[in-house]
Amino acid sequence: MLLIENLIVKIGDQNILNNLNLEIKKGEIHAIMGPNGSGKSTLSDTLAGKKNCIICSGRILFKKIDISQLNPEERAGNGIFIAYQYPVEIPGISNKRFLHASVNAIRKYKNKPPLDMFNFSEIFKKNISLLNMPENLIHRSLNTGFSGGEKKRNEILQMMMIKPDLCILDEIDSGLDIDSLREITNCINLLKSKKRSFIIITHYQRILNYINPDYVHILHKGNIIQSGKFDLVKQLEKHGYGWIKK
Ligand SMILES: Nc1ncnc2c1ncn2[C@@H]1O[C@H](COP(=O)(O)OP(=O)(O)OP(=O)(O)O)[C@@H](O)[C@H]1O
Repeated sequence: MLLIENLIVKIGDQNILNNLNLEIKKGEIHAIMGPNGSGKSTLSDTLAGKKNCIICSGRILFKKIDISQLNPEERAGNGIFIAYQYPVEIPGISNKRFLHASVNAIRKYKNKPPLDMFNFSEIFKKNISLLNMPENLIHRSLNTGFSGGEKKRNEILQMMMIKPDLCILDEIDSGLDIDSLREITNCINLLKSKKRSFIIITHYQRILNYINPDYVHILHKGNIIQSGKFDLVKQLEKHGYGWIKK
């Protein structure tokens, strides 16, 4: 599904990702952990196609196609979804209308007919109920004035509506209360499938207890310095990053 080879990415004049290699097969769930500033969000921004992440060398193959030159909309159309650490607020655009437009933009990219508001609303209602999302958030402007946890829930709602092939969740657990984390991870687990892959960026074991990743990677100074199974998370919780950086 995703193959990253020898990726070097710059922001400004500084190398942030340094010769990064990662392979994610269909249906796999990979967790990426690492100290603050190690490059985790830069990796998700690079996959999203953010302009300030300049690819100096290496390649990113998604479904065997090099996506390095594709713009963010084309990448989303191809099936990449990012739940951002800091979702943007857009005053004046209703949350529901924004989602309707996003879903139809992706359907258009896949040569599928648009969903009319009636059919969209049917799926929307089902997902809102699964997420236990308060009704008032749906009609408000996109993320505007939402609490941190509400924004995260809204990112998951988008993911449930779009049903992407590769879901990248950047610190989706930060700022969530205990019940919200359980509800959100239940919904993430409902989306697990043999055809869909996940990258879960996190600092904490708790979310991974619910999601149970297949692989765990540690990013340090823009490079994956260790990969393993769930045991690696337990070691990190116990000992921090000091032992691994040496
Ligand atoms: N726009 C920018 N201009 C300059 N440096 C940047 C910019 N964006 C990111 N960086 C730097 O890139 C490095 C990696 O940042 P990044 O946000 O990817 O780290 P992270 O691993 O996600 O950190 P955290 O765990 O704190 O969220 C940091 O040193 C950061 O200061």
